[in-house]
Amino acid sequence: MSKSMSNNRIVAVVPAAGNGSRMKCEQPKQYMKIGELTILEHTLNTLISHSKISQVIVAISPTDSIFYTLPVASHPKVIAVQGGDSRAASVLAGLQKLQATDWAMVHDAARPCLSHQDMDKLIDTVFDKQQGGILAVPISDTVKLAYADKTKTIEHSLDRTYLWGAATPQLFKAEELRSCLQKALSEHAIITDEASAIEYCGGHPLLVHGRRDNIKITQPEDLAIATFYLTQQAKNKENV
Ligand SMILES: Nc1ccn([C@@H]2O[C@H](COP(=O)(O)OP(=O)(O)OP(=O)(O)O)[C@@H](O)[C@H]2O)c(=O)n1
Ligand SMILES: C[C@](O)(CO)[C@H](O)COP(=O)(O)O
Repeated sequence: MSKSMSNNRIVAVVPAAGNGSRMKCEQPKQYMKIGELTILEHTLNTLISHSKISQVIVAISPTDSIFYTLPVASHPKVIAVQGGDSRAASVLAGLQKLQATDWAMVHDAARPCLSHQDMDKLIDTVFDKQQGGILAVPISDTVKLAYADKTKTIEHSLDRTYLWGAATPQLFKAEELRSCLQKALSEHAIITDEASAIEYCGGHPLLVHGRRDNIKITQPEDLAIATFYLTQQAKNKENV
């Protein structure tokens, strides 16, 4: 199919059904506040306000009592679905709402510092090459491989030249992603991001160099860093 004939409708899928156990707080971490808004609202607002995103599908937990109290839940672009018992299952639940020819842009609820600049870079690269891809950052630390015996000793250091840390969004043809996720889950493969599912089926997604401020809020100390980045981003927007 020529590029002009292909469907370029992009739907965002946001897994937001986790417990945030590593954050060690009372409510799921996506409902912790940064300023006036919850982490999930920061994330959804960035996706909703991007002109190329036609819909945002949010996978929420069956026990979630907060989502529908948020103003963003009634935004015309937003649809909620019931998430699953793993991130991959939640993404798969969201993908059921997409048309086969859509592009699915999967983005963690827990990454509220995403910028339109990074979204544009991912979309432009993937559409230009007509090949799925992910935002990622080259690893900057020295990387050690530990022995598998839990003694916490180093076997050797890895050459980091070709090592990248995967981030989100990750952008794939909806049907390809759906079938790879389904296969990987049914065969109990370890799938921690969408690219892993595509790789499991033999694909080689593109790596798109993203910004380092697009962090995933995972541990308690990440909240202060995300607060700083969001404050800086708001100041930069004011100065434009
Ligand atoms: N069953 C699950 C598990 C996770 N997620 C989502 O996947 C994203 C990335 O996962 P992670 O940061 O690991 O979140 P949690 O699973 O909530 O955290 P933890 O592993 O610390 O419990 C989060 O936005 C989370 O809400 C999901 O939709 N469904
Ligand atoms: C998808 C992801 O954010 C890429 O870094 C990550 O794999 C999610 O990891 P987790 O195992 O759900 O914390």
